[in-house]
Amino acid sequence: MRPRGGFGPGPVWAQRVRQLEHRARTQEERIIVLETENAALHLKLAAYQGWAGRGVNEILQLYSSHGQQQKFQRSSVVIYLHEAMKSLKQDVKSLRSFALELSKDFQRQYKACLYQVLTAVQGIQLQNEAMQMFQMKAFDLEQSLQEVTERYEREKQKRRALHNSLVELRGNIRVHCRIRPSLPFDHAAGHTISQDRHRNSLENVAYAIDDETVLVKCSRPGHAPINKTFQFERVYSATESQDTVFADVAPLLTSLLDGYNVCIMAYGQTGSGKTYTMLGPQLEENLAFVSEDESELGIIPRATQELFRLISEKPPGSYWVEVSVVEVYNNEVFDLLAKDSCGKASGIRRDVVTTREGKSDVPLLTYETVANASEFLHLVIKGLQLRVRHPTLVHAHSSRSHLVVTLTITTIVSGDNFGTSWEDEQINQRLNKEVSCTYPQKRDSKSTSSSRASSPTQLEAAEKPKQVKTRLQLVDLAGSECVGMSGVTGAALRETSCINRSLSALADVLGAIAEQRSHVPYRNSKLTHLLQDSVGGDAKLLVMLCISPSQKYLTESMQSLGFGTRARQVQRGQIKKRNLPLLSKTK
Ligand SMILES: Nc1ncnc2c1ncn2[C@@H]1O[C@H](COP(=O)(O)OP(=O)(O)OP(=O)(O)O)[C@@H](O)[C@H]1O
Repeated sequence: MRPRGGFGPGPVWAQRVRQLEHRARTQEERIIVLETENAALHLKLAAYQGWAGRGVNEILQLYSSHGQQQKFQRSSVVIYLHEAMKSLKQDVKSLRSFALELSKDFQRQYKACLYQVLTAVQGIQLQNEAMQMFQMKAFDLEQSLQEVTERYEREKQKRRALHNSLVELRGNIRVHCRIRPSLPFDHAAGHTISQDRHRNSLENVAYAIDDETVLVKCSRPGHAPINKTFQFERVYSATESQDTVFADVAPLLTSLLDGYNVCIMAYGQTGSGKTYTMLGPQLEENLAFVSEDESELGIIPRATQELFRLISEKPPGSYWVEVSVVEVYNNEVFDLLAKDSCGKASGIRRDVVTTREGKSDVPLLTYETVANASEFLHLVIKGLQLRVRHPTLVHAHSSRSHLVVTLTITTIVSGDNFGTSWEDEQINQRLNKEVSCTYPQKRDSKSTSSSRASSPTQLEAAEKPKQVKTRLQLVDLAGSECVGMSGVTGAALRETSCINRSLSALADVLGAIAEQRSHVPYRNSKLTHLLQDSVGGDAKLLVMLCISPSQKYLTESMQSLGFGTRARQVQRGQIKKRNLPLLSKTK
């Protein structure tokens, strides 16, 4: 194209045209590119539209199926709910009627209970009132029971004191009876009895029914039933301790220092507890009786302790104590404190003689002076180690001899204080003749009765101090027994028959005294000869009967109880007292 006007086509125009043509081509190329891109975008759009259409379809489909599903579910839940509602309504209805019933029932029961509670409350009130009345009555009764018990105890004490005085006036022998507990060795069957008899034999047949009565009750096939009571001054049950037993013995020790001779003698069958009662439990190893446990100690160690305690309350040097230990074995008397030529304790045989005054004496018997209870115990243990023991069928440490421990208490009495009765004169004469008159601090600790007899007499002048002797004899007799029960043979059989003979001699002596016969057969056995002065009336005599409770020992127990009963009946006349000054520390 050419420009309008007077100007021909010049190079500028051509340039310009070329530029415009170039721009037009560039624009065209650009349009083509854009058109291509547009076409591609159209294609993409179409593809997206296709996808979107399909998506919408799917959504529509899903939507419609979801709608259908919801419709379906809604209709089944509704039915289910409807059904549930119906049953719930039913349940509620029945619950309501049940609750109604319950509440009616509750009300009925409540009323009944209320009624019962009211009646019970009334009853309790009545009972409370009655109880208060009973309590008042019980209190009154308790008080009067206490008063009665106290009166009973006072009366019993009075009765006992009167009885003791009567016993003393008549010179009766006091008899206490101790029933020991059942012990393991009671259960060991002897070879002579069947199992059945063994079982029966373990039953207890002896009981303490009160503190003065023993009951023996037993019925055995083939034997007449036994139901017998025995009365003694004191009866100890199996549970009563060594303390209790000694408490009743202790007053005799005061009597001893008041001038009476005293003899305490344990009697009973083998294994019935004589040694336990007199000495205490024995130790297996050395057969000594000393127990670690003081509460287990028997009468002998306790009596010595008490005696030295009483002496300690007197002026120093006014009393001294000598001890002798003797055993009677196979009807022979052995001095258990004697020493042989080598100075070894060996148990030397001694004789028993009757003095011109009619008293029994053991010449050459060893007396040791003791200053306290432990020196005494030391000597007694030494003596006991020589004492004869053997196992029997009843128990392992049966004492086969009678043991007599004698404590002689010498009191220094000034001439003024000394008694002037004929009795006392007799005693003085005897004492002056027999007794060594050296004072305790000058005395040898050991002497014999013969050496005492030959000692220089310092009491010739009437005004010089004199000596009065009292004697405490403590006797642990060997066990009375049936030969069959002890199961012994040979030499042991001789021992047993010697024991039985000496014990029956003792019973004969008691029988003769009880019957006041002119002749009392003291000399029939060494035991009775030795104990003549104690048994025959010169001493306060306490027999401690020891009893095993079981049926196995029935015969022996009945025999011992019979012995005790006879001993109680013996009347020897009033026991003589040596006149002693009333010594006290304040004097
Ligand atoms: N009261 C008691 N309490 C506990 N044990 C006891 C009692 N009495 C006795 N015993 C025991 O019974 C056994 C036999 O007692 P003990 O040796 O005293 O009898 P015994 O009568 O002296 O016999 P024996 O005459 O054969 O020497 C011992 O082991 C002893 O410890």
